[in-house]
Amino acid sequence: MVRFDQVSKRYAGGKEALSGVSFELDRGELAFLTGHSGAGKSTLLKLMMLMERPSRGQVFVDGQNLNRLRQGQVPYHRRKVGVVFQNHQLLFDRPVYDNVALPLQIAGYSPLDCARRVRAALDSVGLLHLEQRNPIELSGGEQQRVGIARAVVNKPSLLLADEPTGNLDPELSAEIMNLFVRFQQVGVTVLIATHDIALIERMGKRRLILDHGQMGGDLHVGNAG
Ligand SMILES: Nc1ncnc2c1ncn2[C@@H]1O[C@H](COP(=O)(O)OP(=O)(O)OP(=O)(O)O)[C@@H](O)[C@H]1O
Repeated sequence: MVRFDQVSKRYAGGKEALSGVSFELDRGELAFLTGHSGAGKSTLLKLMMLMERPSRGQVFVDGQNLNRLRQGQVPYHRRKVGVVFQNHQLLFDRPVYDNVALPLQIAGYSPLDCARRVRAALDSVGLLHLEQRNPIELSGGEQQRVGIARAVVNKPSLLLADEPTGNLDPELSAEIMNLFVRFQQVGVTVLIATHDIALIERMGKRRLILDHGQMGGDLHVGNAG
């Protein structure tokens, strides 16, 4: 589903954020991405969603070499990739429903299709009953679940998360991680960047480790897929 082939990324005027990174993620696999601050985790995720381009090497998502995508194809690629951020990036001046519907409205779905998909996404994160509430009235964990509903509303085949539990206590963090596992169980490929080593160890999933821009290890923890 995802393949990095000798990928390097140097930002303009900066040092190399990624150096010769190669790895693969199978379809329907869930893996964690860890590493010290500045190791290159966010950069690696940004390359997959085409927020950045590699300086060298190739990134494949769903068989597509992203270097070969024309600018006009970028929106179609982005629909295949759901993204969850630590700070939710929700719009606080409109209800939960509208926040989740936003990607569909941009993609031009009819209001009826939109309603069906938004409710399915909210149901999948257990928030159907809060659709008319404003995100500002919700707890941190609920806000993060709204962010996840928005990320999956387009039914992406790849779900990326950058520190999705950064502000949450251990119990809520575990709940959020279990949601990601549920998406994996229905065939979504999931990659989660996190500092939360204790949580990763409890989850027993594959762990990709970045160290100063290099993929320093690839551990399969426990026996869960
Ligand atoms: N837009 C940019 N321009 C220049 N340098 C950048 C840019 N984005 C990231 N960097 C640099 O690239 C390196 C990797 O950054 P990145 O954000 O990918 O690391 P990270 O592992 O996600 O860190 P953190 O855990 O702190 O979020 C760092 O040295 C960072 O300063």
